[in-house]
Amino acid sequence: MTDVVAPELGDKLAVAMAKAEVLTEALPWLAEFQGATVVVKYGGHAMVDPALRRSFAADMVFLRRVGLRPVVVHGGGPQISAMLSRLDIRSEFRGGLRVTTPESLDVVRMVLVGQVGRELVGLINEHGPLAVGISGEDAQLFTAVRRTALVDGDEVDLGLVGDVATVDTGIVDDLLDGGRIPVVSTVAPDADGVVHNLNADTAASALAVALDAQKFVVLTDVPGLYANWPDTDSLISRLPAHELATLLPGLAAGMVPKMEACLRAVRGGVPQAHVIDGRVAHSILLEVFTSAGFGTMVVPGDDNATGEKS
Ligand SMILES: Nc1ncnc2c1ncn2[C@@H]1O[C@H](COP(=O)(O)OP(=O)(O)O)[C@@H](O)[C@H]1O
Ligand SMILES: CC(=O)N[C@@H](CCC(=O)OP(=O)(O)O)C(=O)O
Repeated sequence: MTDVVAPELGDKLAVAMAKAEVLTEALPWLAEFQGATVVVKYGGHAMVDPALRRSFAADMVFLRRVGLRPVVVHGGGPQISAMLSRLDIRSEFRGGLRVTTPESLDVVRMVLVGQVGRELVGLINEHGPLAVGISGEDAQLFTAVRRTALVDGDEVDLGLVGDVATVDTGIVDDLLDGGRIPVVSTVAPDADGVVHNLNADTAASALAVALDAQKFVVLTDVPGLYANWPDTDSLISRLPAHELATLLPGLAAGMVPKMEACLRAVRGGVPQAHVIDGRVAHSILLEVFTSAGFGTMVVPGDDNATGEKS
């Protein structure tokens, strides 16, 4: 084909054709996910670079503009830890969850709702009036129930840490129907109105299930799940739920809430849950719109159901 155009255009033409190929490869996936609700959990470790935060925001706008319904649930663990240490407040993690005192809960809420959530909303809204920030406290989105952690077989009290007890998707549905991009911070009141700190992976998967999402995507700071962490040759690209359930007890702390969340999502009816590398710009677009996919995909069973990438 290069022969029929001016030869000096050869290299430029090859680049242009490669770009066109990427666009056409997206075509079946654009059809597949038209109107699909996609819950995207944006982890605190994936948002440490300002340029990446900007490209993440642009990706959410891209998804919305091409007809998907993205819902962002953000974390902010490192950002909370930084603020706690600035304020000279001690904090520790047990079983991958932050032990949360009333004093640290104030900081968790301030950082998630007032800082991390606000910044993401601002970055998305540079593209138009799209993002609306909400927390689990808004319109009864979540209620929390206090939870403990299992550490070396013992139940450990975590203070004001909750699991999701109920989800009322009304506010998120309204925003999505209005063409907006909800940006959710994961604090929520219990039945007595006492606000609790929810792990963002856990809350995001509960929301994905309640929304009947077609995809649940977790952005973090590794390429996906490694079978033998930290052996980087052991990256898993596709994982049926029953195999994940077998792997879970042997996983190290950081990955536990994430993989439990993926399992909860697919067992709750979400057809695909993904863990992808948020340090790679536009990784979510590569996951959604290319045939090879990206990162680790958890699927309900072993059967190759419609829409799965293998
Ligand atoms: N089997 C595993 N595969 C991949 N990463 C793992 C595994 N086990 C532990 N990890 C750790 O989990 C981390 C991700 O969890 P976390 O730090 O909580 O991220 P986030 O802030 O995105 O929620 C990775 O950076 C890695 O160090
Ligand atoms: C109970 C609990 O541990 N809550 C988390 C909430 C933020 C979070 O989950 O942030 P990442 O997704 O960045 O890890 C915390 O306090 O750090």
